[in-house]
Amino acid sequence: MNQNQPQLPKGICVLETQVAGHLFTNNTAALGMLKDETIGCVLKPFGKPECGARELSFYESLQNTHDPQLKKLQNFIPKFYKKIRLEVNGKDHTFFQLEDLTHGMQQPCIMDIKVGKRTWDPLASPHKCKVEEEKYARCKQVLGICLPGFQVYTENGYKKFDRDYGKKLDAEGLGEALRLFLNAQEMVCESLIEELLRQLYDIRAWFREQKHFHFYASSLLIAYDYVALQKRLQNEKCTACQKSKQQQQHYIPNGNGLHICEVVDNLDDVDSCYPTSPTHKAIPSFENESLNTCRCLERYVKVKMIDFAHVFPSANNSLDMNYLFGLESLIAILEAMLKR
Ligand SMILES: Nc1ncnc2c1ncn2[C@@H]1O[C@H](COP(=O)(O)OP(=O)(O)OP(=O)(O)O)[C@@H](O)[C@H]1O
Ligand SMILES: O=P(O)(O)O[C@@H]1[C@H](O)[C@H](O)[C@@H](OP(=O)(O)O)[C@H](OP(=O)(O)O)[C@H]1O
Repeated sequence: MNQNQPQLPKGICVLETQVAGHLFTNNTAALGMLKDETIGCVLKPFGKPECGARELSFYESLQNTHDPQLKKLQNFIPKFYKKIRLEVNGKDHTFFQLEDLTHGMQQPCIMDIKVGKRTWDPLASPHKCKVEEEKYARCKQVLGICLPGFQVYTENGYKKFDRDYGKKLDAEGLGEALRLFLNAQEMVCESLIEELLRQLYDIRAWFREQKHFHFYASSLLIAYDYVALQKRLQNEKCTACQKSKQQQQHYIPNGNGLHICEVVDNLDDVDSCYPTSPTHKAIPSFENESLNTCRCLERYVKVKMIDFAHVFPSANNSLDMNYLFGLESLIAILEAMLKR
């Protein structure tokens, strides 16, 4: 048996698109992420008992909630279906069955961004605090985010970068990694970045209000489909966007000769869009105005929060400033890309 290819039940395979986190290794006791091909979901091992229990309690606390703020959070995380037992390498293990955030993507570009300067929880030992503080320090201490891994498809093919790459990055290096990940080294794909920002603004708005939880060592998973994006950008007509009675859509060339779909409230606005609204100028109003980008982008551009093994109730009813700081940095880097 190849030790990295564990013995798995029929229909279950290793999640080849896993970019970070615990992996299957030569040690048969180590478990990584799996995929259930029959129903298109991913399976996350429970991990250390206390981590699994916390993550389960987090997901369960959201499942039956009537709290409007917690209901909102459901939009920012993968769907949790149930916990299941699976036999791996001849032993029974517990897994979370979760929505596959890359489902339907032909060439998924995936980045795991760990959020927060502080990546240890209130119960961490002094040793764990020290180890965590020293990891990814040049990047994490400045930006409050770090990069445990990503994969990207480019015109030159597929590339994967692991935690060892991420640990060498400083703040500037993280910006370069993001540009590589977004295929934005020469030409910035504005509609992709705008859609990421739109989703990040929603998450930020939630964090600016919520005092339920503090998220330690949690990540933002960014995923987009390289194939769909190429098609989308080359296609002058976005067939997924149908004209509605209230709103009319127009395809407006952006600075790259690509086309993005903008939604405007009435046809009279279109002329004024041409000379005065290159897409990046629309950015500052994203949060407050209803719909600047085409909603169909959501299907192949996703930003979701993952990894809740170290989520704790907010001890003193305070905002999660640790998470917010990292989130603001990520948003600032993406906004700066549009202004270049
Ligand atoms: N819902 C999901 N859909 C698709 N891929 C996912 C999903 N959840 C996790 N992944 C993949 O698995 C990786 C690890 O996920 P996660 O961070 O939850 O695991 P972990 O082992 O707890 O990580 P860590 O070692 O940072 O604690 C992610 O980087 C991503 O590649
Ligand atoms: O960034 P890296 O180098 O991948 O480091 C891992 C990362 O901090 C994980 O969050 C952590 O798992 P926990 O969240 O479960 O603590 C794991 O600890 P572990 O090796 O003790 O599992 C670390 O090794």
